[in-house]
Amino acid sequence: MSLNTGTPPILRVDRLVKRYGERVALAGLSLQIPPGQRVALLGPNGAGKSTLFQVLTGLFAADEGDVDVAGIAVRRSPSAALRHIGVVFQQMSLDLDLSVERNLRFHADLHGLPRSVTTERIALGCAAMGLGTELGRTVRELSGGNRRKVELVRALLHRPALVLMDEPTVGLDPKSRRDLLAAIRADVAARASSVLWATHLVEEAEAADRVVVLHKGKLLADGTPAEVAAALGGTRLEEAFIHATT
Ligand SMILES: Nc1ncnc2c1ncn2[C@@H]1O[C@H](COP(=O)(O)OP(=O)(O)OP(=O)(O)O)[C@@H](O)[C@H]1O
Repeated sequence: MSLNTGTPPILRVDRLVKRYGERVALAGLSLQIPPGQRVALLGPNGAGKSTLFQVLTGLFAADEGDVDVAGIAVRRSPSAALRHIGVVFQQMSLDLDLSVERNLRFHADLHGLPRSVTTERIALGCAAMGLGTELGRTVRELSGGNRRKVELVRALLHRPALVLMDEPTVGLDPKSRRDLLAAIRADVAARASSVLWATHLVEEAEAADRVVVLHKGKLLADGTPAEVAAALGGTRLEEAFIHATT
């Protein structure tokens, strides 16, 4: 594949298996992501995207296989590996009754960031997302779009090597969706962070550096959007994806 940069991967997923009873959600999945790559994880409902995120973030243990983040084995040293991950979950996970700033400071404290660094990063991150005037408001008072933006500022606050986002643009209007994607693009350009981002939306996947298609817990295709469309037997990614997964 043309995207192999030859640098050590930030994320290495090796033959991952996760079962729920008889149901196999991840069926021996392997995947590597080098620094500085924005990877869309495209899959239909039930493909295993959320399960993969839950294993990557240590919420569930895999039945088989291994995950390394920045060279650290999640199975052996989960908290050390997690320090290198920033997450935007599918469900909102901010404290509704705390202010935006308190939510962000709480996260910074968990990561042991010095106060002055935290203050600067919160100011920069919130300004970049158009949240500069929202710092003192409780999350409950914010629109859904602004809550998502706060979650992204939080995910980036400790400058993680790997950013995981589980359908982060669901429910966002086009402008908020564009802002969120632009903020991620800027972070990757500035720090060579790596992003793995689950989506159902083919148009979003088309804007990624690389698309991995997950179907029934396995990788169906992996490459640039054009390579993946061709591998799935089409010229347009959307048609090829629908054809291959239904
Ligand atoms: N807690 C659970 N118990 C039993 N089966 C589960 C559980 N969570 C997920 N599954 C099953 O595992 C498979 C993968 O589900 P998962 O939620 O990871 O897919 P997904 O790609 O995130 O789907 P969606 O796009 O609908 O969120 C599905 O068959 C699902 O029914």
